Amino acid sequence: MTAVEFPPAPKRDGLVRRALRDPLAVGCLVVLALLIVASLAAPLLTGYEPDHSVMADTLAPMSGSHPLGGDGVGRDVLSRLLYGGRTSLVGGTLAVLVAFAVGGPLGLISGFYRGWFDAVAGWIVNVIMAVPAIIVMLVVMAAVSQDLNVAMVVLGVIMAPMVFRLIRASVIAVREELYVDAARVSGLGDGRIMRRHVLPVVIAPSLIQATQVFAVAIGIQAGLAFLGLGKASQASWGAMLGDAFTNIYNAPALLVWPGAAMGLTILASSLLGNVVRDALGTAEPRVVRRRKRVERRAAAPVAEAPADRLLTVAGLRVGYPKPGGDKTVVDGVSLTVARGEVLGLVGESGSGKSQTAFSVLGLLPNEAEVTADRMVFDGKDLLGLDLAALNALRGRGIGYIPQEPMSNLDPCFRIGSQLVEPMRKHLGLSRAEARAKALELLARVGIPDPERVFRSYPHQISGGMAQRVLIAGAVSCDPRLLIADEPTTALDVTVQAEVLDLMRSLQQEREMGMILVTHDFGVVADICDRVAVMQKGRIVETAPARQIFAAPEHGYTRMLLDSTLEGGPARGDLRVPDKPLKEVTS
Ligand SMILES: Nc1ncnc2c1ncn2[C@@H]1O[C@H](COP(=O)(O)OP(=O)(O)OP(=O)(O)O)[C@@H](O)[C@H]1O
Repeated sequence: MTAVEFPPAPKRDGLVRRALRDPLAVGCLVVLALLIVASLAAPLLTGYEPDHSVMADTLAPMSGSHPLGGDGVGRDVLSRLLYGGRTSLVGGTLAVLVAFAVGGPLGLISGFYRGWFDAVAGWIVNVIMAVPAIIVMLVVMAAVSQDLNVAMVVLGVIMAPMVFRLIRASVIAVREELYVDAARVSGLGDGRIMRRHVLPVVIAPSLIQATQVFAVAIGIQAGLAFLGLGKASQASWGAMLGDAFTNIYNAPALLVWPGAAMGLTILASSLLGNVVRDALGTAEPRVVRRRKRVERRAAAPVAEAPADRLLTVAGLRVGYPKPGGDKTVVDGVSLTVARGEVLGLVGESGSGKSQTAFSVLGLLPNEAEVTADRMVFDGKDLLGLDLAALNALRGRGIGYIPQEPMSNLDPCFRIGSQLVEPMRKHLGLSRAEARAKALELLARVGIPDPERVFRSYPHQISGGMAQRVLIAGAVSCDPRLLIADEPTTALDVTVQAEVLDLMRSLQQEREMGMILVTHDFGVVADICDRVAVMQKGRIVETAPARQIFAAPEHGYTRMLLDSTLEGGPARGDLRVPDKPLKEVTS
C-alpha cells in the first residue's frame, strides 16, 4: 500500500476569528458598535428630547448644555443625532430582515427545486423589479403611513428580488456540485442536503448582500426624510440634513454631524461586507461541473424474476430534448445483475455507460427523458418509487462510488462527519456508534491512521485516500448493490491497483452485486464476472468475462479489446482470467 503523507491538520478558524484578524474589520465593527451603543444610550447621553424646541436655542453655538449646538428651530443637535441614529439603524435592519424573509426562502426553493415554482417566483420577481421603487415608497408614505419604518418595510419587499436572485444562483451552483450528488446517493433527504451542503454556501454571499441592502436602505431613508417625508416627531439623519440645508449659509456645521454619521455607517457596513467576502474566500464564483437529478415515469407491471436476481433493467431509454430533435443517449438498454455478481459496463467514452448507471440511481438531470419497460431492484419497482422512497433506497440498498473522489467530498465538512451522517440516518445509529463504525470502516479500507483522517478535511488527504473514504462511505450502510463509475480513473496506476483490490475484497466479503462502469479491460479482467459492452447507447454484447476475452462475438468488442491490447498487455493475462466464473441467468 502506498504510504500517504498527511500535512499537519491545520485548525480552521471560524468566520468571526478570521474577520477579527483583519484590522479593517475590527475598525468597521468598532464604528458600528459605537453607533449602535450611542443611539441605544441616547437618553443617558443627552437630557433633551429630540423634538423639544426652544426658540432661544435656534442655531445656538456649541456649548456645555448643547455640545453640538442647536438647529434651525432650537432643538438640541446631539439629541437629534443620537435618536436619529436609532431611526436609521432600525430602518436599515428592517429593510434587511424583510428582504431576506421574502427573497431568501423563495431563492432557496427556486434554486433547489427549479420547475414550476422557479418559473412562478421568477415571474413575480420580475414584476416587482419593474416597479419604480421610489414612487412606490412615496405613494405608501402619502397614502398609508408617514412612518419611515413602514417605508423601510416596503423597501425590503422591493429589494427582495436582489436577494432572491443571489440566493437562487448560489443554490443552483452548489446543487450541481458532485458532492451534493454524492450526498443524494448516500440517501440524504432534501432537508438535510439543504442544511448541510447548501446553506453553508449561501450564507457567505447573503452576508455580503445584507450589508449592501443595509447601506442602501439607510441612504434611501435619509433621502425620504430629506424631502420632508416622515413623522415630524421622528428624528432622523435625513431630516437633520434637510434642516441643515435650509440654514446652509448661517450654520454650515449643521451638515457635518448627520453627514458624518451617515457616511460612517454606510462606509463601515459596506467595508465589513468586503471583509466578510474575503474572509470566506467567496471572491471567485464556484465552478459548476454537472448536475444529475431523477425524473421518473409510471411503471410497467413487474414480472417474476429469479430469486438470485438483484437488479433488472429492461428497455431503458434516456434522451435529451435538442432544438433539431431529441438526442437519444441510451437506447433500449437491458441488463441484469445477480446477487454477489460484478457486471462490467464497458464502452468508449460517450457510449452511455454513466447515463445507464445514473438512471438506476435516479440521478439524471431534470431535462432528461427517461423511460424503461422495467427497472426492478431486489423486488422493488424503481420506476414507481417517489423521491422519499428512492432516498431511503440510495445508500442503504444501492451504494455509489464516483469517478472523481475529491469533488464528491464536501470541502466544508470533516471526513468523519460526512461518513457519520448517512449511517445515523439509514442505520439509526447514535453519534458514538456511527463514529465507531466509521473508524472501523476507515481501517478496513486501508487507511493507516483512521482517527486522523476522520478529523481531517478533504483537502488534507490524497486522491487515493479520498477514494478509499468514498468506498468506506459507499459500503457503510451495507448496500446490496454497488455502482462504481470509473472508480480508478482519477488515480495513479499503483493506487488504482490497490483500490481495485479493495473493491474486490469488499464485494466478495459482503456479497454485494456490483455494476462497474469502466473503459478499461484490465479492470474488467481483474474484477468482473460478466461484461456488457456498450456502443452508441446500446448494449451490443453481453457475456461472461472469460468469454468476452477468449471469443468476443461483436466487431466493436473485438475493436475495443484490440485497442486495449495494442499498447502492450494490460494487468495480468487478459485472455485467460484465472478466477472462477459464476453461472448467471440473464
Ligand atoms: N445533460 C446532458 N444533456 C445532453 N447530453 C448529455 C447530457 N449528459 C450526458 N449527455 C450525453 O450522453 C452521452 C453518454 O454520456 P455518458 O456520460 O453516459 O458516457 P460514458 O459512456 O459514461 O462516457 P465517459 O466514459 O466519458 O463518462 C454523451 O454523448 C453525452 O454527451
